[in-house]
Amino acid sequence: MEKALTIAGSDSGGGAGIQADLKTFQELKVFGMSALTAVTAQNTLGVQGVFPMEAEVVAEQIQSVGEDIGVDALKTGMLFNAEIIETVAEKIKRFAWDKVVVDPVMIAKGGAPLLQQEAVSALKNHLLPLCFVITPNIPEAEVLTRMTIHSPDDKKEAARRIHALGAKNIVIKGGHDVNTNEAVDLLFNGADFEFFSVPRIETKNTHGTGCTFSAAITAQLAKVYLYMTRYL
Ligand SMILES: Nc1ncnc2c1ncn2[C@@H]1O[C@H](COP(=O)(O)OP(=O)(O)OP(=O)(O)O)[C@@H](O)[C@H]1O
Ligand SMILES: Cc1ncc(COP(=O)(O)O)c(N)n1
Repeated sequence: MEKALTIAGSDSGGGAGIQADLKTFQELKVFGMSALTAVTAQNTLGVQGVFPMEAEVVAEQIQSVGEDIGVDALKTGMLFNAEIIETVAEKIKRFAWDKVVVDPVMIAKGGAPLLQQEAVSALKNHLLPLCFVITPNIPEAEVLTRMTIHSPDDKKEAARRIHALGAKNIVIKGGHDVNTNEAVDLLFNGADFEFFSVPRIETKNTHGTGCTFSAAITAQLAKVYLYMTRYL
């Protein structure tokens, strides 16, 4: 069975974070493992508390899993601060993992910060160059590129800028684009653009959609051979 690791925060409500990732791994039939970066107290009303782990605690979890069980693909979610980001980047390099999915979680849907503002440059400098796929939502893509995104052309320009930061494949997710009756994601692999659209589901229950999405990509990446991923 292929093995997938999530390096992310715990959501006590079970809709996002580590919990969403492990459920998704299970659904897609890969063996799920986790390295916890933070414990959050959350429910359907919002985030009541954020308790980050020491970077050393994150490092040890990754080390234990990496040196014994093995990792076919991994994703990162909530990383909270620059020290944790740098620790995660070091471990990815140390184990030479290449099927790396970065979900650049910044702010919870309810508005609570899940990444310190000063950690954005650490994310750009240390993690983006190591990732095979990055999956920002529109506000996250705006922060990473320092531009505003209103149109499909803006999404393309943002994807080009994120590619220039070192990410190999970029998916800008359309969940936040509430002015359209479709949810439109854009994939850019450095050469070609592809839009994926589905009719927008009218619901407020979208907590954890991005976590689930990036976990699904990670699970599927865990199952493919590297020579295939090179040409994706
Ligand atoms: N209402 C919706 N109907 C259909 N698809 C949706 C809807 N909302 C989001 N999606 C899809 O779900 C995936 C996740 O996108 P989204 O933009 O919601 O991520 P996100 O904001 O990072 O999520 P979160 O922060 O809640 O984890 C994308 O493929 C997006 O197109
Ligand atoms: C631990 C953790 N990770 C990620 C999210 C983002 O999900 P959302 O934007 O739906 O709140 C979250 N709320 N909590």
